[in-house]
Amino acid sequence: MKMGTALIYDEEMTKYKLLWVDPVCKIEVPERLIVSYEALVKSGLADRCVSIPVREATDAEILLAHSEEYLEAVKKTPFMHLEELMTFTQKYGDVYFHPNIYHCAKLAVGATLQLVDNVMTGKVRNGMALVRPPGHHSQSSAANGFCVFNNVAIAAQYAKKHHKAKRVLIVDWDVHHGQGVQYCFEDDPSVLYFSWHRYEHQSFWPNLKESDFDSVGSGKGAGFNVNVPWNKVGMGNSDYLAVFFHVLLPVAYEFSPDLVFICAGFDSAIGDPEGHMSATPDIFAHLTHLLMNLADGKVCAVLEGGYNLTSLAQSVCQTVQTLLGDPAPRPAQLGGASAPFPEEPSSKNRRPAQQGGSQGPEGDAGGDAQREEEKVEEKEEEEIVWPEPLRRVAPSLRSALLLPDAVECPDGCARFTCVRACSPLNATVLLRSPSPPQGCGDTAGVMQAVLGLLLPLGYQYEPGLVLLARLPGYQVEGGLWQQLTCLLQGLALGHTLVLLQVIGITASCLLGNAALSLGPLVAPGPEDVGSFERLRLRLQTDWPLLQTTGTFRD
Ligand SMILES: CC(O)(O)NCCCCNCCCN
Ligand SMILES: [Zn+2]
Repeated sequence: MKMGTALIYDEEMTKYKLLWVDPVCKIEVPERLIVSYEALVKSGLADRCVSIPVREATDAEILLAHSEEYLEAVKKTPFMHLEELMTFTQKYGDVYFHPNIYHCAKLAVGATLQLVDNVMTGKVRNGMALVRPPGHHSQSSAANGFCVFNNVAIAAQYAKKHHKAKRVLIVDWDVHHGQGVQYCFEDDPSVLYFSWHRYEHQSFWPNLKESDFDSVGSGKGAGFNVNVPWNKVGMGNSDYLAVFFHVLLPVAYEFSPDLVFICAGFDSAIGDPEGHMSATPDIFAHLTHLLMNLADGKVCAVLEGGYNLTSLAQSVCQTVQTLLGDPAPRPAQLGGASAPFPEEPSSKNRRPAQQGGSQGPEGDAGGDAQREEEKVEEKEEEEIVWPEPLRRVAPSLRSALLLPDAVECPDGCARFTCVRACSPLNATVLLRSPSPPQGCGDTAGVMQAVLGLLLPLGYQYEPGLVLLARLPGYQVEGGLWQQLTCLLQGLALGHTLVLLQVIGITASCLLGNAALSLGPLVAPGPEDVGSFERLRLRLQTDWPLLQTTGTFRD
């Protein structure tokens, strides 16, 4: 099984910055990359990664998602003096240019393509590209939202073209809607784009109607675009997990991608001046972990936003440490999902125009009113503090087995006589039992129960130990068993005790390898759906993380 996590970073991408006064763009600073990389070095995580050099993207690669005229225009910026750069910048929204930004934008794309090459050819299992300028807002012929070239959109097209990827999943956990990615794959069923984002009934930037949840893609791409707009700030860890369990993961498992990109923006973390959310940095360990059993573990995380240098650095470390396979930390502050899912398309109940301040036309919240509000928000900023994520110590021995003498020990595992002796991360007790009768609930039905019931319950319950028993009478087929064994290691700091009669495929998971992909899933049977829904409705009062919508009725 492939191991190894790539880290792709080059300090050249810190060598551009805002050269004039612009309150909107001043948060996008070189220090974002510096503090992230330094935190990875200081924590020892950088040394555990495979360091891959960046390269410049070629014109042909950039043209996978951009027009020739746009590329030709950007090519002129290195030779512009200040006034020309400012005039050129005025053509676009919420972005700035610099004589060196074209060079850095080519490196950001090139870094992402290097990551794709190494993951798709199996040199590493997964990885992270620490890049700037970010990419997910840039469009075919436009820079936007601090983005010049759309790193992830180009990389998805590249993976399809050069690595024969059939289905690519893009998970955008940045707090802004990556409209550039949505536009690029609007009618493309081979790329599934998922994004949550601060929306506040279209009053938050980029103020687009098409960022609402009723934009689902068009033509053959209908159903392959999933928007989850946050209509208020302060969303927390439970909200993020609930959306993963009840929206993203069922869709992702049904889609069964052969490559996963994360538009890893960390402005969705607590303390960020843009996001104003409450989720703590450790949540990104769980979000990453929950994606790592898709696509046989082929996950490419690419930095997008993140403007609070403290929470950014912590969130980057949480993400990389999980890509490395370390057990996820105990999930913090899990109440219930604080907001029922979006009620109606926001055009029906858009927030009334700002009270006081300039009464810009309804919905145009980019006016002074918003700047007024931002000043208030910034003032609050300093007061937000949160606990530093706990150190996540990976025990030297990951997996130990208690086996009958006659059974050989799979390589990579240690045979032990008593768990206490070596306190491994997880332990397996081999049961001798007749092989159980065949037949089991269909894969989709079991996965739905795992994602929609077992995992939310498990995260809420916060067990100290996970006991996995593969006992006679219910034969779970191999791929499903592996998914279960891998996914449940996100709980109890990874302490998993497995009682089973089949060792090989389980040992592979307990050693930290990704579960085999299940392949595209069909819809779960109606009887499974019915019994699952009745069980969930009954349990959700005691287990808030099971809540999906308040008054959902089929
Ligand atoms: C990569 C990214 O998604 O983080 N770019 C964010 C761009 C924000 C533009 N300004 C918003 C002004 C309203 N607060
Ligand atoms: Zn963002």
